[in-house]
Amino acid sequence: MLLDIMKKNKCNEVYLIAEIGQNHQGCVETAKKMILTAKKAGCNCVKFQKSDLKAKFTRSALDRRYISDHSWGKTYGEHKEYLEFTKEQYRQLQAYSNEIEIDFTASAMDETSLDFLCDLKVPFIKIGSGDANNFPLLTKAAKLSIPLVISTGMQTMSTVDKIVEIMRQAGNNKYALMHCVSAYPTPSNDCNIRLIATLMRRFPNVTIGYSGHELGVVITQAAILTGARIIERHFTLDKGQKGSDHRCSLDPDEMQTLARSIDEFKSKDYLSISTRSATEVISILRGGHQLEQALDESNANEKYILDSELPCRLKLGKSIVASRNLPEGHIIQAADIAIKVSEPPGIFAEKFFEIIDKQLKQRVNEDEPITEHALSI
Ligand SMILES: CC(=O)N[C@H](C=O)[C@@H](O)[C@H](O)[C@H](O)COP(=O)(O)O
Ligand SMILES: C=C(OP(=O)(O)O)C(=O)O
Repeated sequence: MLLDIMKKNKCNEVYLIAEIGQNHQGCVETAKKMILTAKKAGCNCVKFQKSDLKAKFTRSALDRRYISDHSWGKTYGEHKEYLEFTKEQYRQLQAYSNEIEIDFTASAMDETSLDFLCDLKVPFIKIGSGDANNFPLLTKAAKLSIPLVISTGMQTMSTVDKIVEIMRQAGNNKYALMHCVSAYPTPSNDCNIRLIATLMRRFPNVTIGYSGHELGVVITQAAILTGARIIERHFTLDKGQKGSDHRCSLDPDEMQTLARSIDEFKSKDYLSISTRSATEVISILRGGHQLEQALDESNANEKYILDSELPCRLKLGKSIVASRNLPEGHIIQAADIAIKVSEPPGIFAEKFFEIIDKQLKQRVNEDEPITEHALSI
């Protein structure tokens, strides 16, 4: 189904992804229970998040203290280690998903994890918003034969244009772009659902989807009626649990409501039309202030980083770091730099190719951020 949607062979189908993410609390048995519950709720796919912590984070980012009601460790690294499943555990979860016949995949949070997911032969690989500006990762992923679902949260339209250019240069049309706002939860007035129609017009040959972090299902239903044909929502067994994502997740009843609404839209032939106006969508979904805020047209033609996305961009946005010790005066080459979550951040990842051939006016040690200050003018 997913490939048919990506190739636009089917416009009246919606592929529903339950983003288990890290809502499994680091427990494989809980993860299996969530997989079965997502299947029963009517989801097409369950998705996890695969990280190789040293490939994704600098030492400084792993060592930063993580004081939060949602932390499983004194440092961010301890927290992430607690939540990270092993490759063997991934193989167990994939086998279980295959056994109960629901698609299984994950986000590749770094190049090491991309290679691992490739080896697992998952039906598609997710590129999360945090890596939408990670052009080396996208360039590598674009050359794979595995379809990609690429989220665009906490990014600008120029970065989205660059993603599409990378995929075009790779001759890859087996991908989808997901409208997304990286705020947990996303306020209704920041959802900007009409941007889905803008993306559809800007990239007519690309399947557009929606990865939502708002509360409830009605805004996601509006995204579907506006044209989104791949939907991702975080999934939880209990919203009250410890963990950053539970509050903006859908519980089993909500996920079932969303899945059933997709069936209802299909039965009423609502999906044979590729997109609908905000007025039509509000009428079909019987209005409401939350919906009207989410469908407001005022910011529908441009995509920029929202204030509500800044906490996530600071915590999980990727920037440029030295991949080895670089002396003062060094002329930067691609092999000298890497893209990671760094604390403090360096130059944001989307500038990766722009700083090549620039000269360092100060030494930068391996795994340290490369800042504007370190570059000669
Ligand atoms: C941008 C991105 O990757 N966001 C992910 C997907 O939406 C989230 O699941 C984060 O991994 C999660 O919110 C991190 O929470 P903490 O910092 O408590 O581990
Ligand atoms: C961050 C992720 O997704 P999104 O950007 O769609 O929230 C992810 O899939 O890991």
